[in-house]
Amino acid sequence: MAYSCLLCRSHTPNAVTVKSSVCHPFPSQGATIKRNEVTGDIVVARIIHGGLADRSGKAVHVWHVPVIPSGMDVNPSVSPLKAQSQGTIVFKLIPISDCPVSSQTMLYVRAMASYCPQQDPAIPCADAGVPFRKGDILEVVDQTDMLWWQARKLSDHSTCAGLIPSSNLLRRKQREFWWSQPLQPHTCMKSSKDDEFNGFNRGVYIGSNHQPCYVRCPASCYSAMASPYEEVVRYQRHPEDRYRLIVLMGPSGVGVNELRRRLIEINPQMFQGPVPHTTRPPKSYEEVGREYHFVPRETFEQMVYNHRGHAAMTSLAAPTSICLPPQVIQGMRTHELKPYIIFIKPPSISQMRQTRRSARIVTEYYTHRPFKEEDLQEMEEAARWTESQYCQFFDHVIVNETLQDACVHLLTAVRRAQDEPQWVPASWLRPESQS
Ligand SMILES: Nc1ncnc2c1ncn2[C@@H]1O[C@H](COP(=O)(O)OP(=O)(O)OP(=O)(O)O)[C@@H](O)[C@H]1O
Repeated sequence: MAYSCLLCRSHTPNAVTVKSSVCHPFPSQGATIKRNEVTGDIVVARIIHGGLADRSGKAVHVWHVPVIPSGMDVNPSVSPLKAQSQGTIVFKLIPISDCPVSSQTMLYVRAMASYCPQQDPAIPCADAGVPFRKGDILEVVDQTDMLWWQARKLSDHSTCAGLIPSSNLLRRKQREFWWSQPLQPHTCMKSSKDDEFNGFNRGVYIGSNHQPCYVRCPASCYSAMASPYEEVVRYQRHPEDRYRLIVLMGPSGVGVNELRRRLIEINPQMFQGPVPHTTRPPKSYEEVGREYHFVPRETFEQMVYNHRGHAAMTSLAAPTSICLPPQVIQGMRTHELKPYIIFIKPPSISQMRQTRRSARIVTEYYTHRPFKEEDLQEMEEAARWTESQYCQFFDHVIVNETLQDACVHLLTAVRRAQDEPQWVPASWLRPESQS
């Protein structure tokens, strides 16, 4: 039998047969199908990049979609596949010699939101979807469809792409999801003193003096909706740039100062740490300009958003490590600063009970007292919250279980930041495109 192409109507006697069931639109064979709303005919909607069809047929134009109810062969030209068809579908995949040259430009993006195709009833084929989490780097290989792009996760090393919602579609989904959420109290970063930066210098503080805020919280959830994908490019520190700014952040008490101190101690030539700025009030034993520069919140925000933060941090010539509250991270991610952000994460509570036995926490009231159970719980909760809100901005995560291991990991991460290429926002290398 000769087969005709649905799109170009050319005929060929040679074809590869691929079988699939009607209710599963062939993601493994590398295509999805769709129904024509008027005629009810089912046609191939797209060829998945890197899938079987793409690799063996190279052929958007050569798919043939006859339906074979219960093993019977049917002439496709007289029996188009209908939405109510049942049984087995046979695809005729016809190799073509003239492979169309793709005019698509490759786009790399960092996901600013998570997506699960299995939980999305609107996706054309959940099995062909690519699940991703905040922070994943995606290679977008096809944006021709307004709603569904094709992409692959770089970490998967798989050749086959899959479906992801386009930027506009994902933004729309997020907005719909946001509006459908009930106003419920949840633990958020809103303190009763209306000072989100109080109580931590770069980590979060969730304490009993915090009022509940609501799931529909413009500061956190809604900001993520602005652009669900951030375009990224590979960046390698220029040899003329002597230093790369390393930002350490983590919940209060996790060991950021300790690690920073040790890093500088190990190699004072390479690492310098400016006295960081904080918006919290000084503790009883702290001296202005020794542990921190204590500045009002407005000044702090002004410094960061007007890039005066840059001036303040670089005044010590080697802005190797600074400590910041998580909310400031977004404002810091600029072409001028190009920060490499390392999140210092506490280990499990049981591991902290072991490792922090002789450690001393510094609080507002006691200079050095042993860690209490609630300190550990607060730290774990704060870390979980920070990760859920900001993990897309972390270049690296270090679990601080033992100080020795954490130090080794930190050294390795810092060297990597200095010497190896990383994915950074494209706007950092195209500053003129910044708004
Ligand atoms: N892995 C670890 N094992 C044992 N003790 C640790 C570890 N990491 C940190 N510590 C100890 O925990 C205490 C708190 O650490 P550190 O002062 O560095 O916290 P921090 O994150 O800077 O918080 P803050 O800014 O509130 O002081 C210190 O006594 C430190 O020596």
